[in-house]
Amino acid sequence: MMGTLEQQQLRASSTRQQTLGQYGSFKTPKGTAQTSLVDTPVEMSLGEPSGGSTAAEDVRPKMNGTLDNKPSLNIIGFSYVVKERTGHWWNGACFRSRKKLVLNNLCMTFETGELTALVGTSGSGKTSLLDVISGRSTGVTTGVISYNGQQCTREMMRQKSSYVLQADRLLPTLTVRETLTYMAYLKLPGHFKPSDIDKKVQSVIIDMGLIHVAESRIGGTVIRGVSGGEKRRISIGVQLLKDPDILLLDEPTSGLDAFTAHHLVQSLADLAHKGKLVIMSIHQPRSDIFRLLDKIAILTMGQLAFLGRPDQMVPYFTTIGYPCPVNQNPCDVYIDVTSVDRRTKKQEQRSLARTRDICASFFDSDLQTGIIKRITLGLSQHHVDNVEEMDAASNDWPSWPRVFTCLLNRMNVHLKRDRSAFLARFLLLPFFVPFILMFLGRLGNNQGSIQDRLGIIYQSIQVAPYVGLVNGIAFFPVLRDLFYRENHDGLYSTATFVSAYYIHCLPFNIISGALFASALYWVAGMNPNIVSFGAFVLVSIMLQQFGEVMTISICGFFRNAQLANNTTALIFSASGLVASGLLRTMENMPTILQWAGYVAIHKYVTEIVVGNEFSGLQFTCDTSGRGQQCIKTGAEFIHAQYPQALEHMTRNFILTGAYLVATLGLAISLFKLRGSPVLH
Ligand SMILES: Nc1ncnc2c1ncn2[C@@H]1O[C@H](COP(=O)(O)OP(=O)(O)OP(=O)(O)O)[C@@H](O)[C@H]1O
Repeated sequence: MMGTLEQQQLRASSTRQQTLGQYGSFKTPKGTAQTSLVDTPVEMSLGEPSGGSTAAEDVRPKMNGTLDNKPSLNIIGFSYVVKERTGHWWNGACFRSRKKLVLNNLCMTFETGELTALVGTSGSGKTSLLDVISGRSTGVTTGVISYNGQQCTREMMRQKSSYVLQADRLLPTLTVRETLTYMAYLKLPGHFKPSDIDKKVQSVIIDMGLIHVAESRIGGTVIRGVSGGEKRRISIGVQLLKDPDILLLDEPTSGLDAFTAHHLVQSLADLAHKGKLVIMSIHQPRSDIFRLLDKIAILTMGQLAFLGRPDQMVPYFTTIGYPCPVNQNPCDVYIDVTSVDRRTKKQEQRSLARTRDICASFFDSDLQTGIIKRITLGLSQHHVDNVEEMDAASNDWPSWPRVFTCLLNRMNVHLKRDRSAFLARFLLLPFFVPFILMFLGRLGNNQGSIQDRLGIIYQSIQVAPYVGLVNGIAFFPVLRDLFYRENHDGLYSTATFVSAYYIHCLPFNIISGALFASALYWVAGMNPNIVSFGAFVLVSIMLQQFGEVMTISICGFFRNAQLANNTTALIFSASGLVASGLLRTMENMPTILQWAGYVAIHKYVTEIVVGNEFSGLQFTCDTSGRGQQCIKTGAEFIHAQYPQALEHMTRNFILTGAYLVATLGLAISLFKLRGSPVLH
């Protein structure tokens, strides 16, 4: 048996050497035998792919089942190394990392018209392979990935491929049709008219078998919507809108029952046979799914243990000494054979040695040689210079106004559908009015009312940004997650998303700020001057908008919503305490806090509100016998406490407006600074 295997390996090696000579040298897995994937040097040099090989003709009959002369995706000598943080953060994990070889010297080819499944145990590198193909890798890569003879770039893959992530990221409030329609507006070229978009959406709904749920809400954890399998179909449908040449799917069947999983994979096989290149990762395909596959790749420890047609699997593994027991699913058997058993040291060593041998055998096999010949042939046949086509394709995006309007509409519909959230947006701030009034009552004109007025002012300038914070934390994170995903797909920029959110929340903040200010102002009996009232309304609106935009800025920096919440609350409290001068006069504060007060919005809004509230008021003197100084007019109070409030009124309004613009800039900058995480 071994003699035969060795002869085969020798024959395969010499054939491959001839073919690979054109690309460079590969190191065999046997040569780099290792007990762990950590810190393994990647030894490889790549030359320019050149012309075809006559040997490739031998391969064609072996690879039948593929569509000849169709574009193929080739992975040549590809390795992927990531930095893995070690230890806990308190031990400096942020600064200490080690290299981890996630994909090791892969050489694979995928053909248009085929459905390929990547299988292997958990951690074998399936998702990482899809990540690098789609241009989402976060580590260092070596080797070449080419499509249709051209080396793949991020922009090219963005144009040519679509990636269905493991988790469905959909807005639960939208219907299936709305979800697909908004995505179509974001993805399809600007020349698509609304009627074209409707047609496209309808055809995807039909193709994905979603017609019976087209008008149903997607639903989430609280409100029940479409089923898990239907959600997966929607996610796939979203990616099919732009008619990608390559469709990548990470665990599309995870969490689905056997029947739904079978139907889903059947749909993917149909898509592939209609002329798409489909690659999916899957944990343990059942035998009915196994039969639907055109090709199967088994990965283990980032290396290739097998790549070929399903009917080649059993004969191949039998020749290397692993026959498939009768009545067993070959896929289950060979995934088990290529798994590393880490239960005990002995079992780990034994299984590691076995998997290394299997990978080395595949590297030396006729199958691998055939793949390399196929790649060589593909490169020579499809090496077309379609740069112009790519340039044209890169302009194939919708216009900015269309994207902006679509995002705005989607945010509004999402919010409107959630009745309690929608009402809360209008009423949360006005709800504070009864509580403030319960404590402070109706204002009079005696000396005590001066303190009460200051109390109302303090409450209003603190509560408005706080409600902005609460709204931001409630509505923003789900939209942010969607943004991270869509931004990675290149659908729109950070500035577009943040500006759309800014405009989306503005009308709500205008209405609820005006309701709050009007109710509080007239019921509490504040200064009955109409200009003062207008200024109070304006300040309440601006503060609520400031609070919400500041919150989303912090959410751009801290991905943890709880942390963002606490940080923003701290900023607002500190700003109100230090800069308003309502709890402690500025002169009595340490110099550093006095300076800090100048950068806080509360300094300027307090001056506006105090100036407006006290100007023109008369107070009665009823403090005789208590030794307090009597303040007879509002002007006297302003002069004593906020001497420049009236003089700086216009300047303070301009500065408050500038804060609103600056927070928008801050939000965009913090999002850009932090970048979008790669979601899975
Ligand atoms: N950015 C990264 N940082 C650290 N480790 C990583 C990174 N990317 C991948 N890995 C590691 O590489 C290995 C392969 O991960 P990958 O997610 O590709 O496996 P998988 O086969 O898709 O597993 P599963 O089936 O469980 O999803 C894992 O051990 C993983 O921890």
